[in-house]
Amino acid sequence: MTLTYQSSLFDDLDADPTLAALGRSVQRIDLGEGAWLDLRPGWVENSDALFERLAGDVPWQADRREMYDRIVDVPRLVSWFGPGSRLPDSVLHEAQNALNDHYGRPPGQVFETAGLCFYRTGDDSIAWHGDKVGDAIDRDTMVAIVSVGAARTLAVRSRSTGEVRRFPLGHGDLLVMGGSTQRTHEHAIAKTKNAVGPRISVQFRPVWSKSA
Ligand SMILES: O=C(O)CCC(=O)C(=O)O
Ligand SMILES: [Fe+2]
Repeated sequence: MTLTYQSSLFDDLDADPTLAALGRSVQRIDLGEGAWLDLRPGWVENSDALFERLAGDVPWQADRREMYDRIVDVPRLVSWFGPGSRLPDSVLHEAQNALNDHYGRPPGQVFETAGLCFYRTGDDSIAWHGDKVGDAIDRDTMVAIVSVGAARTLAVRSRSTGEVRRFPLGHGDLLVMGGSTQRTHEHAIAKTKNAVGPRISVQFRPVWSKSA
């Protein structure tokens, strides 16, 4: 894959990525209707190295989806790691553990899987959706997103009022969607005509069994 990535001035590609603290540095945003977001900018330090490793080492897949009467390319590359999988970088295991420690492993909301998305250019995107596993999601849950590479904006829209709020996600930032967010709101990463470099996001999710 030939993608040029403008690394930040301060990161050292030979330095291992590390995690800063969570704790009080996490900012809670109340979206109403039982939905909330937590933001922790700059959680992953030396995230240039993480970007480079994920870009090179992850078995990226180009998915195709049926849409109306056509089969279309999904506008991003993806990769998914189920419970107990070895993740493509040890800092991702540390991140999953740190998130579980921070949130205290509430029943049914223990982070166990990692989904990865690769947005190659501003043409790559994800349309409005609420995350769903299985048939339905009818209770509160959390989805934690770690973003590396170019900054892209995650938009969050209330299903009832249509109100949209936008959260720019930069290199090494953490955003956690919690409470009712997947039911009462949708989220999306819009395409952009701005010249943006590639971005990789890692989404940590619980396993949503119906009985949990
Ligand atoms: O890339 C992101 O930050 C969001 C990805 C997402 O919403 C998803 O994969 O469900
Ligand atoms: Fe999502």
